Amino acid sequence: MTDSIAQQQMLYVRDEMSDAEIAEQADLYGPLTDSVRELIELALLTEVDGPEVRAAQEHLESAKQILRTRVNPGPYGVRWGASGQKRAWGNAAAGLRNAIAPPLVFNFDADGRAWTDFHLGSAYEGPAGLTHGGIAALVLDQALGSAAEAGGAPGMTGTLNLRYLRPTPLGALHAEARIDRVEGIKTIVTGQLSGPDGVCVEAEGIFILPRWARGGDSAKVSDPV
Ligand SMILES: CCCCCCCCCCCCCCCC(=O)SCCNC(=O)CCNC(=O)[C@H](O)C(C)(C)COP(=O)(O)OP(=O)(O)OC[C@H]1O[C@@H](n2cnc3c(N)ncnc32)[C@H](O)[C@@H]1OP(=O)(O)O
Repeated sequence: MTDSIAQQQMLYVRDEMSDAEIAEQADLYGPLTDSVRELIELALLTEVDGPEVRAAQEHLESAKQILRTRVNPGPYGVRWGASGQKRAWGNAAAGLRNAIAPPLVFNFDADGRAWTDFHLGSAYEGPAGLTHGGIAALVLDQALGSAAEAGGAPGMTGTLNLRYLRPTPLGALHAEARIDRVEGIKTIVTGQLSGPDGVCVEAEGIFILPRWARGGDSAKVSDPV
């Protein structure tokens, strides 16, 4: 096993955090993340004048100084509490503590289906007024990967094929995915990203349980929620 794979495995952690402690942390950090997300949008769109910009920046410097007094060296990794509740809070698409995540909040069913209704603001713009194609890929990768996991056949994205059918607007969007079939360690998943006028992007992905998570070592890290 290479060092980088060993390091990656160490970021899948079982800790003994209770559901109540997890809820407390979510109540504490969730609103902080929401504020930072709103700040990203405001930094992009504000039209206040120089003195106000500089004053706001000074406040931000103070906030950063408070937060950096105790910092996890990162990345956040994936953690499971005592009851098996999963926290992928650093996830770039869905992480509760990640302000660059839209965030996506998924519904699941155990047959391997995942779906989410969410909102993309101005920070996700690609072509003028439209969602960036890479962000559409991010959303679909997460939706398809989540469906594979919900169906008990998780994996890393091996292949992701996308077909952009029509421009994806910003604003209210819907993504959904379902397992098409499972072939041993490979899970084939299909999905769609839709806006108010219908399907914008179709996706098909192959999700592969990596070598290190098969067999002996997998019991430590691979139980999906
Ligand atoms: C704890 C459990 C961890 C699992 C994780 C769970 C995550 C649950 C999160 C939920 C939601 C996340 C959703 C976002 C998910 C990402 O963003 S993942 C990040 C992006 N993906 C990556 O970085 C993957 C990088 N690539 C790799 O790590 C490795 O190449 C792979 C894909 C794991 C495969 O490597 P491997 O395990 O050594 O595969 P190998 O044994 O050589 O081949 C196995 C089979 O797969 C086929 N195959 C290999 N590579 C590919 C490929 N790229 N395309 C198609 N087929 C392939 C082989 O042909 C072979 O087929 P058969 O001969 O058996 O028919």
